[in-house]
Amino acid sequence: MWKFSRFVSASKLLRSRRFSTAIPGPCIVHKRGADILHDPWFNKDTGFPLTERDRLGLRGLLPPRVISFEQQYERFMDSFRSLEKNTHGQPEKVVSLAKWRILNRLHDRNETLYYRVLIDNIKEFAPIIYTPTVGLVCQNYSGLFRRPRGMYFSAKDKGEMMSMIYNWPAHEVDMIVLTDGSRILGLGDLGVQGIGIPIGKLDVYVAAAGINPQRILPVMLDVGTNNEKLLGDRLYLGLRQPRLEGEEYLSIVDEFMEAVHARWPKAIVQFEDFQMKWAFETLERYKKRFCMFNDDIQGTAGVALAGLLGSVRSQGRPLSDFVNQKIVVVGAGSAGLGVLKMAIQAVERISGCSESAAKSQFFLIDKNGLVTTERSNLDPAAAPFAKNPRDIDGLTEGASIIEVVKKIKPHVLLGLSGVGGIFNEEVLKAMRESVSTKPAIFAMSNPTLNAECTAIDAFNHAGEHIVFASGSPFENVDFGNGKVGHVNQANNMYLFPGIGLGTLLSGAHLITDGMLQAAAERLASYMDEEDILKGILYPSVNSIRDVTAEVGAAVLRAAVEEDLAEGYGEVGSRELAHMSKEEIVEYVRHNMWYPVYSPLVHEK
Ligand SMILES: NC(=O)c1ccc[n+]([C@@H]2O[C@H](COP(=O)([O-])OP(=O)(O)OC[C@H]3O[C@@H](n4cnc5c(N)ncnc54)[C@H](O)[C@@H]3O)[C@@H](O)[C@H]2O)c1
Ligand SMILES: O=C(O)C[C@H](O)C(=O)O
Ligand SMILES: [Mg+2]
Repeated sequence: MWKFSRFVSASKLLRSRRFSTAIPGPCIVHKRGADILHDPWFNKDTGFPLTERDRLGLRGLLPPRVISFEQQYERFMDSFRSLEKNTHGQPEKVVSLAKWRILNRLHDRNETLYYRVLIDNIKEFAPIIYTPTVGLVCQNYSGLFRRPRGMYFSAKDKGEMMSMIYNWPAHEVDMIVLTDGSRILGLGDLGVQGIGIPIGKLDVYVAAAGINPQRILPVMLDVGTNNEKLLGDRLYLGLRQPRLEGEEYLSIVDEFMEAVHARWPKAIVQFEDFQMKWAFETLERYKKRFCMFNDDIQGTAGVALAGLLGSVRSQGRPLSDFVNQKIVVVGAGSAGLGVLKMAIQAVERISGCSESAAKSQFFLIDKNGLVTTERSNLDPAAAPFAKNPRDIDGLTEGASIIEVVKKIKPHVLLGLSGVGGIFNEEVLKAMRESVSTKPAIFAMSNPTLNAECTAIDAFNHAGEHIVFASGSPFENVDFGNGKVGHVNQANNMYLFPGIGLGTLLSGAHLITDGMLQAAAERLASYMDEEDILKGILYPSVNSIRDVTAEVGAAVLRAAVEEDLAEGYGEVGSRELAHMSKEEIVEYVRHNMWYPVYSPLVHEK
């Protein structure tokens, strides 16, 4: 009896939410007049209806004509298209930064319109506000800086963070993306300029997961930089000191995490672009204390695993064949090691074999070549994946990529090295000898110039039959014979929004391996057989909201199964536990924020 009434109340809730997206509910503002026009959360520019202008003291502060949301949207897109025309033929860098600037100006002025154009044109705009242009923006941040966005905590703020966190104007925060700028994409240490990454990731959260932009917070933890060029740059905006190390460093991160937890105990913190040693150490330190995850280790692992499983299916083979795939991973950093760990666990689950048997098909290469147990000062993080020289068929410690590929003839060559072009012509040609009918090449490093190879080179040298994926977007490759080589984007953007949203709606206070695994499995099963056989392993970026709803639902379900779901808002743990699989997907979907102008109601 009780169960039934709970179930009904959950579906009622879903229905009421569906209505609420059709007629936007009012939005309470505590300001009036010009202050509203200068607040991008509430500003509607010329879109304020006359009655609202009266109510909010805006009459006379705007030209008299009221322009509809649709007209504003068209006007922006017209400006964007003319900018494209006017910059035609100019260097790519100039064009990309010009496009970023026009979008950024809109972001600073009117968030509702900004997120609507972003959602509707996500495939076109993601490469501007996210990877790869975001890398260029970070490199030029101090020169591009006009207005702050997010929060900046520096080593000089030690002892002050608990009070500083209250300087953030929003009462509620759901999602935080945090970086210390120490490994920005494949571009290295960019110090305070790395703030562009949390901003870009959170834009993807809003666009893909429908996290309310009033509840997001990008954060830069500035503990100095070891980038000599930045330290010598008079316009550099960060602390001009070498990076803190050891306990001094950790005490800053601890203080930040405690301050966040004190003000918003349920906020999720995504660690992003930390150099490897701190990426691993902070994950171990906080994963059982705070609701957090490391996207480069855990998000990337899930996306890569989905791609690896897809590459098995693309050969027309059953998933159980994953255990026989020979996989060479180039890059033993936070991303590469995260991928190896998750992929090996998947082999164990699929085949029921032991960990050491599961590892036998994986080969790890770093900047010193093939990683074996013979290496002197072997990195402890890479040690579990080091090969015993007896098991590598005559290969030796430090063997090069070409030596390994020629000897092993792998099914998959996966790069997370940050080094552009290391899958050179010789390496790619060697992949023609792969034992797979559809060899897979994953050039996952970002941004574009750091990709291990380009799409054109991969198809040209390794053959038209390969499966190709890259971290940054490339155009599909036209073979000129009526056929096209499909380019997949293997980027953690397919997972992190769903991990965040599913965790948020579950109300879990931790993010477990089970929740992350559920996310990866849902992404892996998203594509149908027909597409997979054509080499399409990941959905189009245009479907990112749908993918995120499915991934989010899988994460939420896993949290329920692990008894971690405490509920969110009016929906408690019991309602969640009694929702069907389909209802959970619906529930997640209908909790996604969508940009529309809500009536503003002033309250003192
Ligand atoms: N596509 C995605 O979703 C995604 C996700 C995370 C990271 N990445 C990208 O992966 C790259 C690496 O990230 P990370 O966090 O692991 O970095 P990291 O600095 O922790 O690790 C880099 C690794 O590459 C190795 N390496 C360097 N030069 C090499 C060479 N010449 N040959 C072979 N190995 C070499 C290093 O030894 C190190 O093990 C970056 O470009 C990052 O942008 C992509
Ligand atoms: O930011 C990205 O595009 C993916 C990933 O998090 C990276 O660090 O490269
Ligand atoms: Mg990253």
